[in-house]
Amino acid sequence: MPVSSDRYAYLGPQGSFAEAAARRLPSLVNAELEPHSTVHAAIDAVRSGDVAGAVVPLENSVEGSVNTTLDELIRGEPVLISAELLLPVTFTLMSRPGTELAAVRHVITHPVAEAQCRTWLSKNLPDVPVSLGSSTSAAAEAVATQSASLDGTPYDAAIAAPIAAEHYGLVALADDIGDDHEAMTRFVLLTQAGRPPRATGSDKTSTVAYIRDDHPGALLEILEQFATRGVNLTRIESRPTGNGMGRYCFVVDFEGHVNDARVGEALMGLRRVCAEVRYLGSYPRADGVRPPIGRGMTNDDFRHAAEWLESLRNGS
Ligand SMILES: O=C(O)C(=O)Cc1ccccc1
Repeated sequence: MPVSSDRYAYLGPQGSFAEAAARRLPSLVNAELEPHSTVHAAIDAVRSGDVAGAVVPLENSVEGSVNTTLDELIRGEPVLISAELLLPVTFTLMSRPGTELAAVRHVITHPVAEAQCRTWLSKNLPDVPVSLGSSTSAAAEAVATQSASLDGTPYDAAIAAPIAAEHYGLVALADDIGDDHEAMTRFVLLTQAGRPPRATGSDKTSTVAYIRDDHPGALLEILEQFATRGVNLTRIESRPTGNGMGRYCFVVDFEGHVNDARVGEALMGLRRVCAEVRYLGSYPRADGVRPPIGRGMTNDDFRHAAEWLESLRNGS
């Protein structure tokens, strides 16, 4: 489907960390942003061409991958990672005006926030149930509207971004309650599958690799493709394929752009040894790091080697 708009989706409602990430992405400064209630809905709006892109959380420095997003990338209709952004995240416990901490009976938040506030929760609200919602701002909204949980008790506090309190007329009961005060979340901008943004010299590429016929050394074969071309991995993670017990694929992120010769060679090697490889995109690195390129691994080195081979074949 062709893209027919300059609107971008984010995991909403308003006041989510995803909205903060979208507002910080340089390529979205003049874009119209629209909230979607789930990661799936935001990404589907990209697939159908309703929006030009979607900003969703992918990875957290404490909790690891956001599996709902990762599984969309692995199993859903293909989309492309076009940009990434690292957002520092701080969590606030918030409630309706007049509610004291001692009166909190039911907390609601997003699973990533719950995982990062466990120490504070176990110390300060040890017996209080924590329900999980689709986003931190949806949790704040549920508290503001006095929504009831499945057991009928209303949610009376949410863990969300400080800005969510302003949006939903809530007040902070405790600030900065995360276990790690330096926690970061990696957000990605997803666009329709197609040509990746141009190489900048500080890029990353993401792929999903499926082993061909389970056998000893299958993972080593995958890793070799990168090692022998001097391509440094930034993340590798296994996820179930969704097709039977014990069947896993590998999500592999690495330094470089698909247009870099060493990355192209590594991708071709990967394609030869794997049953299937899904290309998830090449995009500028959020940390701006320009990694050194190993000896014999520059674009010129690969070009000279190809010219040399051609001369052997031509007998010139
Ligand atoms: O729920 C949100 O606001 C999100 O954007 C997802 C999330 C939740 C917790 C930490 C980082 C991102």
